[in-house]
Amino acid sequence: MPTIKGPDDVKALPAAALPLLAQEIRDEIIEVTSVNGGHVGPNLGVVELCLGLHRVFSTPTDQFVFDVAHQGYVHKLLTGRTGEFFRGLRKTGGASGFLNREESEHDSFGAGHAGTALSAALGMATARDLRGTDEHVVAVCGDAAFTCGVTLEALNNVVESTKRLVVILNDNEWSIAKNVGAISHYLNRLSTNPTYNKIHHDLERFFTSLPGGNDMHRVYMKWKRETKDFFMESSLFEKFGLRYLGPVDGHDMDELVKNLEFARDSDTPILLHVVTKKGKGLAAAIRSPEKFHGASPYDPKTGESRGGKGGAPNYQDVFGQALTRFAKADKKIVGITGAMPAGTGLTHLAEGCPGQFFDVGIAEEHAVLFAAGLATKGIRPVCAIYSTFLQRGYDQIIHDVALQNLPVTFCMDRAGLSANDGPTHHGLFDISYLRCVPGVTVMQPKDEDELVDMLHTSLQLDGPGFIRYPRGAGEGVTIKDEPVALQVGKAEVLRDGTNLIIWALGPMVVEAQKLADRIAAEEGLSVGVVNARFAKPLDAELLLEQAGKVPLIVTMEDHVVTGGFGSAVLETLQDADLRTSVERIGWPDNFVEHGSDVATLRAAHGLSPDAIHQRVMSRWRRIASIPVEADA
Ligand SMILES: Cc1ncc(C[n+]2csc(CCOP(=O)(O)OP(=O)(O)O)c2C)c(N)n1
Ligand SMILES: CC(=O)[C@@H](O)[C@H](O)COP(=O)(O)O
Ligand SMILES: [Mg+2]
Repeated sequence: MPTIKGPDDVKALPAAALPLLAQEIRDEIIEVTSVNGGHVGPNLGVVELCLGLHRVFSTPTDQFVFDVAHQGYVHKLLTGRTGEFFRGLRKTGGASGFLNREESEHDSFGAGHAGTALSAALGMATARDLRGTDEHVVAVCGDAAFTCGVTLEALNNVVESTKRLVVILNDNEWSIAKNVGAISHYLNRLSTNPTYNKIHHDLERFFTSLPGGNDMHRVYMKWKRETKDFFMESSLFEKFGLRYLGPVDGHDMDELVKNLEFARDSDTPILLHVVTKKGKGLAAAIRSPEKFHGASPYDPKTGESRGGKGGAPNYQDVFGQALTRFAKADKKIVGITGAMPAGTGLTHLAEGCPGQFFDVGIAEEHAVLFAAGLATKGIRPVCAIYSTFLQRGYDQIIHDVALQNLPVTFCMDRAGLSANDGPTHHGLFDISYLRCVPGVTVMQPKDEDELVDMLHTSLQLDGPGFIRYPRGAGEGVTIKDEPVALQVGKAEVLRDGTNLIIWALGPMVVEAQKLADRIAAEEGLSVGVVNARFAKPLDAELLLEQAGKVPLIVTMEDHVVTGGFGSAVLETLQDADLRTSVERIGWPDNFVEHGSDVATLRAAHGLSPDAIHQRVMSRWRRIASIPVEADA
């Protein structure tokens, strides 16, 4: 990797040196992601684009806003984040996998969720206009970002908010899977219609080359606006009032720089349509864009994943296979994803029951509403949306699903930590944001067999059901041939105890049993363990019965403690005037950074097995020293 200290070095390079730099950047990205994993395909596709951006614009004065920002590695390398920091990509202490305002002054806006760039960039451009400064603001949006409603909301607002905004449409025809929907088909037509672009482009350049430069350009644009329908259909973006430029080959440095300079100097909002190849420079990534969108560590020569095969099945696959089995038996069952068929496991349904599979694009709000509409007609929709991305559909959950008590099942994968992706992707808030919604059922299985039971149970509910489960492998238990319908609101007593009882949710049940064993062995205490199963409705009857017999209840959840499962326990005891002490084990009230793995992050936040043991015993000693008040 050449010694690029910052964007000025990029500008100082002769144009002839750029192809070599592009290759060195690709080599570095491949080397680091082959070991750390990461968004290798998206980043290999934007090497020339980012070089062009840094040749034409000057961050941090000029500002780039990347949509999702998963394709920000090149920008990081060109803004001084190289060496060990970059080689620690997505690991504890290393560079984040997304842009982050705290990581660099060249990162003007953080992201991780799709569809935010255009709105944020428009806000920044408008702020510039209000303050009377003249820096450039550039939004870099992928083609799938335009399947996001919020992007279209921003597009609608551009021309009424600012005179100067550069929008780069990085069109590689891919979301994580193949991009979907009418906009995707439209962009495909647009990027493959050379005639429109050639005539339009040449005429515009001809007028602009005449004496009087920009004035002549305005003449051309006025003429074009008045005659546009006669000569050529204006693009969707021009209908929204932006100038449209392109499509441009996103790997041709000269072409890119010329068009970026043209866009930079435009005195009206302009969209530059850039066509790129996702994964360019890595044969395996070009062959398998979906797999290399967000890759686990891999052999760059073969593309084979480095991670060992075998072990317990991933929750996403257990879910996908079970749903497919249920859907084959009941045609009313359908699965819905927001552009993440593989990550949610819905590829199993797409293959097994294609007519019952829907990928609505990066449009979680629509996915939830779409499911609500389906449910009013007797369909049993299952929305498979990561916990963090379901935050996008929160109003639809309350206003459209719960208020009408519609039987929609939500399968929230990545509930808990997405260690390498970090705070934008950790699923740590769903119990809090759902518990306050009347009439919903919120549950978490202790293992993959119980996940199937919960999916089966939710599909029998008369109202909304939410099932949360973590990223990655289950516990390696046997999955029953036939699922059982669980009694809603009923917990499972795994072991009795007379000194303290641990109520655990999901994968914390295994941790709870280990903790109980350790306390029994080291402290001689009698520790019970309950698999809570339901965060709502809580098994209040069992809880109150147990709390009346022991001085301490410990709750364990892979979720923030604020408003989480432990809070539900506290509220239940308080409402019954019970003074049983509660120690709530869960994530503290702050955002959790990205890290190498779950155990490292848990240790960094006081959630290692030792730390939990100490916390519980400290509470036990405090309450055990309190003289038991004689009953009043
Ligand atoms: C709200 C939201 N939903 C889903 C995702 C998962 N996701 C991350 S990147 C991506 C596809 C982005 O496609 P595009 O914008 O075309 O960029 P590309 O990866 O092709 O460069 C998706 C669906 C997300 N980050 N945010
Ligand atoms: C950028 C983005 O949001 C997705 O690519 C996400 O990183 C996928 O996460 P998983 O790897 O957990 O499916
Ligand atoms: Mg794309």
